[in-house]
Amino acid sequence: MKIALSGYGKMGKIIEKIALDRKHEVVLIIDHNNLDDMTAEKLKEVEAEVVIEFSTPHSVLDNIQVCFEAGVPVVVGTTGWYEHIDELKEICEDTDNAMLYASNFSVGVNIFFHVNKVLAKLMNNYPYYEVQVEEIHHTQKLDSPSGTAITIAEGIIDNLETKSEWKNVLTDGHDVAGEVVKNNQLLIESLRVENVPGTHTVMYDSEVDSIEFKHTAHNRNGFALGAVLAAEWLQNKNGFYSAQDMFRFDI
Ligand SMILES: NC(=O)C1=CN([C@@H]2O[C@H](COP(=O)(O)OP(=O)(O)OC[C@H]3O[C@@H](n4cnc5c(N)ncnc54)[C@H](O)[C@@H]3O)[C@@H](O)[C@H]2O)C=CC1
Ligand SMILES: O=C(O)C1=N[C@H](C(=O)O)C[C@H](O)C1
Repeated sequence: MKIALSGYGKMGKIIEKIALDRKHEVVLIIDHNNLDDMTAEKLKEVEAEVVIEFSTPHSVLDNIQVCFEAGVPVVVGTTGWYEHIDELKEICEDTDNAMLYASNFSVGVNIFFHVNKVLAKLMNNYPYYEVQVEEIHHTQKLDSPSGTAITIAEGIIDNLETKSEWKNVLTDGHDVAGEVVKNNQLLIESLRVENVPGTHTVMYDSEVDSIEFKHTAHNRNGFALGAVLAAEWLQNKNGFYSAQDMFRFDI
């Protein structure tokens, strides 16, 4: 496949390597030094068959728009724009465009997302456990909470009767016990620590014990491989998809 990369930072560079290993061609790389090349004309000129977008929360929406203008399917990993997701779903549904967004492309996290929902449903039977989400990422991260933490929180809110919205607190490790969190709110605590690729924990705590469900990324390779697999999967499809559409959860 002829792949264009939008964003050539920590993720873009690993995605390029994996794409080349899988015998794809990288026909265009957009980064801060050549932003003028992110046009529908340029995508057509290089005959891009898919764009893989890992840039910044600030630039992602404009870049997706360019992909739509060019009619090129787009795989989006950039986080921090979640409030616009319904608009993009509508655009995809009303047009022939194809887009796949995942807050996290790793297989392990997508298994985690699925089990998280099952666990939340089960915990309706045990209301004396209080639930909380914690995410830890490197200090360059621009958004909080992480996109992955939002997906986890939505999975809990959709399945646990006591929670109807989430509240984020970005801490430097200070105790969150003093934070005002309403009973219906699910607390997402965000911590920023040097060099952490991404760690997410769901905690159910009672007076007598705690249950912790945790995913730890050891590096960024799983995210990057998942994004390339998504680009392959998206070929010849129209509409809006998530990574959950790619994976199988039947047992
Ligand atoms: N969905 C997933 O599995 C994952 C998502 N992410 C997300 O991907 C995004 C990128 O992450 P990193 O590569 O770690 O960040 P990074 O900061 O290392 O790279 C971002 C790159 O985008 C470039 N950029 C700036 N403006 C741009 C524009 N207008 N168009 C294209 N590129 C532009 C920057 O120059 C930079 O090189 C973040 O939002 C992060 O949260 C990161 C890892 C996994
Ligand atoms: O910015 C990152 O690094 C990551 N971002 C994604 C997120 O916001 O969930 C995925 C992963 O955790 C790494």
